[in-house]
Amino acid sequence: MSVGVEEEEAPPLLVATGDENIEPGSEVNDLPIVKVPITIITGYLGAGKTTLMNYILTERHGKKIAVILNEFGDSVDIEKSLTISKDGQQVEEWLELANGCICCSVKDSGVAAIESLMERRGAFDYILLETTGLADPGNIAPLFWVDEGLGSTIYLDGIVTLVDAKNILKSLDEGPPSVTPDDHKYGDGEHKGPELTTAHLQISHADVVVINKSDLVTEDELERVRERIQAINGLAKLHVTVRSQVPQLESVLLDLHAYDSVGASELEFASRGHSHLDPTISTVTLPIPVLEVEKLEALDAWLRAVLWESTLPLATSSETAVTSPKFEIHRLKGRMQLTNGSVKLLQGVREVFELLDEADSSRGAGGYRMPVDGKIVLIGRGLEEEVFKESVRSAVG
Ligand SMILES: Nc1nc2c(ncn2[C@@H]2O[C@H](COP(=O)(O)OP(=O)(O)OP(=O)(O)O)[C@@H](O)[C@H]2O)c(=O)[nH]1
Ligand SMILES: [Zn+2]
Repeated sequence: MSVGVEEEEAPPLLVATGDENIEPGSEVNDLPIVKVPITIITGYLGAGKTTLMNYILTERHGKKIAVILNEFGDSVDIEKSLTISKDGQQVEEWLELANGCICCSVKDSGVAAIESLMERRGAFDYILLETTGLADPGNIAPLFWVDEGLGSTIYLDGIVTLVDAKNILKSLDEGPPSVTPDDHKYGDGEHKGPELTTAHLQISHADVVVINKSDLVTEDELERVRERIQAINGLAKLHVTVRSQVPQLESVLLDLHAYDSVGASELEFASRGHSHLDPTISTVTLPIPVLEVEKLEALDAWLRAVLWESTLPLATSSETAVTSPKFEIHRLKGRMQLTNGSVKLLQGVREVFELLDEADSSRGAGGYRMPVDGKIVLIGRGLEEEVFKESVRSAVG
């Protein structure tokens, strides 16, 4: 079967009527709304992505998983092939995308193509998108995330990055430099200093990093790899594997909800690494005081200035926004405690961010929580921690 995407994309189907918080599986106007999670699997050439896919597809997990391979280049014959697996049985399908390049051409039609496929084949329980070894996940993630609330049947569950324990340090130190033609802010030669490599981009955007091929390195080498990755991305959970055999697949790789939940403990540990181990990308944590509700406006304005305009507002320097030495932010998460007892969550990839209410913030012991200071964790390039801290303090303090 071939899924054509040449037709004009139909406008998004709006199914929500009045109720913004539709639970997966609930029904509105007799339309079943089942949001299917999509996990993006990225990783450098030869890191073990295909090995991981095969492992996932042969494990018994009771899920009907659609795997979309976005390989192009020398493996032309299998490019754009799509595999459906149920209980180990695999059926090859073909998903024809306009030009095979998921990071640019799939922008709209990719989501539409997947949705149309689901309509014809019945919904999958899960979608895995394996990107080419050179893909920049920061270009792909927003495509599946920003559709939220528009009636999309897909939601981004998380990004998993595989690294080759034996080669990753070399890839980080020696490139090749990332190529992101669509967005020159991320990865072109504008920055002085150490090169931003594709390996950096894949790690900085990851929710989980699988350090594979651990059989090929010593304990010491493994420890250095671990420290380096943690310094780049303090939010990512790390797992060490041989042949991509991730234990407890379901809790470790799938159903992460990495884009709709923000746990207090994940932020707590985000900056535990040595933040200067990598010269290019680092993770910084900004403390945020318990906020009055009215301050959320100011926080939102600060985020817009930082993420959309790449400026760091500083009230202390005569009310003018400081165009800070070039920085770029790849990923951010935060939890803000409000004086009224509720909690605001912050999620972001590149320019896209969202401030949302924590679903269960009224729960807890007797509906009351000890007010604890909030935190924003940023992962990116050229992040001078003290300058960022001062800027956000001046905005919301
Ligand atoms: N020694 C060792 N070899 C591994 C391990 N995992 C995978 N391999 C081998 O490494 C090679 C590359 O693995 P793949 O799974 O094809 O890697 P990939 O990321 O899909 O590669 P591309 O599709 O080329 O980007 C294969 O020959 C695998 O058998 C591991 O843990 N240890
Ligand atoms: Zn592209």
